[in-house]
Amino acid sequence: MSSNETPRGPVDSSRIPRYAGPATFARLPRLDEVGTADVAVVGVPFDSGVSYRPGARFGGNAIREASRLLRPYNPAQDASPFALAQVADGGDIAVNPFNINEAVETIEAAADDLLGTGARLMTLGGDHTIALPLLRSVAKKHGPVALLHFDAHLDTWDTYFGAEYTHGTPFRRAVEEGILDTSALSHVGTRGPLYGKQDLTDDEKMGFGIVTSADISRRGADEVADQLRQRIGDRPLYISIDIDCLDPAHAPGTGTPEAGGMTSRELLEILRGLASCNLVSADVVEVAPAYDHAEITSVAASHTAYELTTIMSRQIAEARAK
Ligand SMILES: N=C(N)NCCCC(=O)O
Ligand SMILES: [Zn+2]
Ligand SMILES: [Zn+2]
Repeated sequence: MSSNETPRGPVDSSRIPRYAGPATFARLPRLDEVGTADVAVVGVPFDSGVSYRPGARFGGNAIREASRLLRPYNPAQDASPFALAQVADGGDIAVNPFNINEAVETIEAAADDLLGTGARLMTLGGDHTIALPLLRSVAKKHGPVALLHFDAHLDTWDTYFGAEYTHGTPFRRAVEEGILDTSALSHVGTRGPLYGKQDLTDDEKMGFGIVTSADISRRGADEVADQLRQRIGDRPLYISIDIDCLDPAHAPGTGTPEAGGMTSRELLEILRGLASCNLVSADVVEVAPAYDHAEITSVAASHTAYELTTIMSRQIAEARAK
């Protein structure tokens, strides 16, 4: 059962300064303080699946720190997300950094527990490897899900150094496992050099459509969101956001940056255009604070997670009102 209690909401910033006290996401209560939540924000400090710069294991806490400045009313979606639903910070899923297979199992089991309480998940990564166990868990509950994947990269490659579970391979594994609804899969923000043209052929065969970062600048966020919304329809939707979908100017703090990306404004606008979709869970991954400057990346990631939690909270409130 989801929480039926009045949402606790964030600490009041007019009484306790934002920079005081421990950093939960948006200064929300901890999950153990409220019992159950409609939306559980959880960190997954795991980056043993990266192919280049490490450091995303520190991403979740950097996003929490940057989220101190979020305010309770979201004018872009005309909603107070933390009053509409109980949103709480479930802390981190503690995973083994030395054993990727074990880490993937631990994440899936922890996600099963949280989804089993009736909560939707807003996960803060971590590298992109973590999307696979999260999708497995979501698919157990909802069946194969539609996927919107915001990323510079395809992440549908096969293996790296023979390893199946890496941050470049989660979505190929997910397609192989039949946990994605292959009639509604899209990459958004794709760009940059590939290993070969075959990467695109393979990706298309798996069922993915691609909206490149250049498409977004040519067509605009609204048109792109309309097109994605039509493709998704009312299917259960999982949104996975690799922060490197943003241009390195908007997200320098990440492990595999690629020039020519979308702006943070475009990302937020596309998400707002998806507000009517049935968003069952989401992740924001690949924030590597050691390469960040002035919290540019973690602020962008915190606002991204804020839009996603707003979408979920509004849907929870609407479903309750019916
Ligand atoms: N998922 C992220 N961020 N990057 C994947 C890049 C894989 C590669 O090195 O080719
Ligand atoms: Zn990426
Ligand atoms: Zn990725």
